[in-house]
Amino acid sequence: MLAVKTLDSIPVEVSREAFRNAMSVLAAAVNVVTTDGPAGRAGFTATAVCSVSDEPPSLLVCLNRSASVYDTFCTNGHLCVNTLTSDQHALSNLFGGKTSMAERFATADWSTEFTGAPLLNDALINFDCRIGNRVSVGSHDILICEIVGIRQRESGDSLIYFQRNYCNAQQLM
Ligand SMILES: NC(=O)c1ccc[n+]([C@@H]2O[C@H](COP(=O)([O-])OP(=O)(O)OC[C@H]3O[C@@H](n4cnc5c(N)ncnc54)[C@H](O)[C@@H]3O)[C@@H](O)[C@H]2O)c1
Ligand SMILES: Cc1cc2c(cc1C)N(C[C@H](O)[C@H](O)[C@H](O)COP(=O)(O)O)c1[nH]c(=O)[nH]c(=O)c1N2
Repeated sequence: MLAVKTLDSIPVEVSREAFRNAMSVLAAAVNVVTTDGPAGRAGFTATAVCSVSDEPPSLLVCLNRSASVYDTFCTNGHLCVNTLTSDQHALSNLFGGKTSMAERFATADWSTEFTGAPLLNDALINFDCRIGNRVSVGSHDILICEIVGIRQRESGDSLIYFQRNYCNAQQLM
């Protein structure tokens, strides 16, 4: 008789190091995710962003619950995903490091559209979103967001994070 191995019988042996090394080769666009509202202004760098559905237009953002910005995003209830251009790696480092919120926002120009979340004026794309559902998985919350406005530049190359370094999309081709 054929033995069927269920998932439950497979020992989980994936170390954090193996996981991160594997994830480091998934090339990803770099985004600065921002919010503003009753809980104040905040922003962080995120590569864990992806398309969910075109009806309703939605995307997801994975946010570590231990990030200093976590409560601010949950209370404000909306956010903007600002996808960076290939020359904006300094902004990625600012929003990804342990810098104050004032420092993070000081070096770029911002505007607002529908939700009040800050739109980065020089971004490749701005996705203005309402946060719908939040799903907790391990250390992160998956923020499932309904897109209420899109502003997109006509041209420009996107900043890519690959093997723990920045490059641009043209270099990958
Ligand atoms: N999804 C995330 O939360 C995420 C993604 C990228 C980088 N970072 C953070 O940025 C810093 C530098 O990262 P790095 O790429 O130079 O090296 P790294 O070895 O920490 O990460 C390698 C890859 O693993 C994934 N990753 C890292 N931390 C994660 C986490 N806590 N949860 C889920 N996936 C994670 C990402 O895809 C990342 O590119 C670290 O502090 C890292 O935690 C976090
Ligand atoms: C390239 C890159 C990509 C990501 C990150 C960092 C960097 C450099 N960080 C980490 C996140 O930006 C960082 O934890 C916060 O900005 C730190 O905030 P506090 O210091 O807690 O305010 C991050 N965090 C997260 O919750 N989800 C994500 O997708 C990513 N992606």
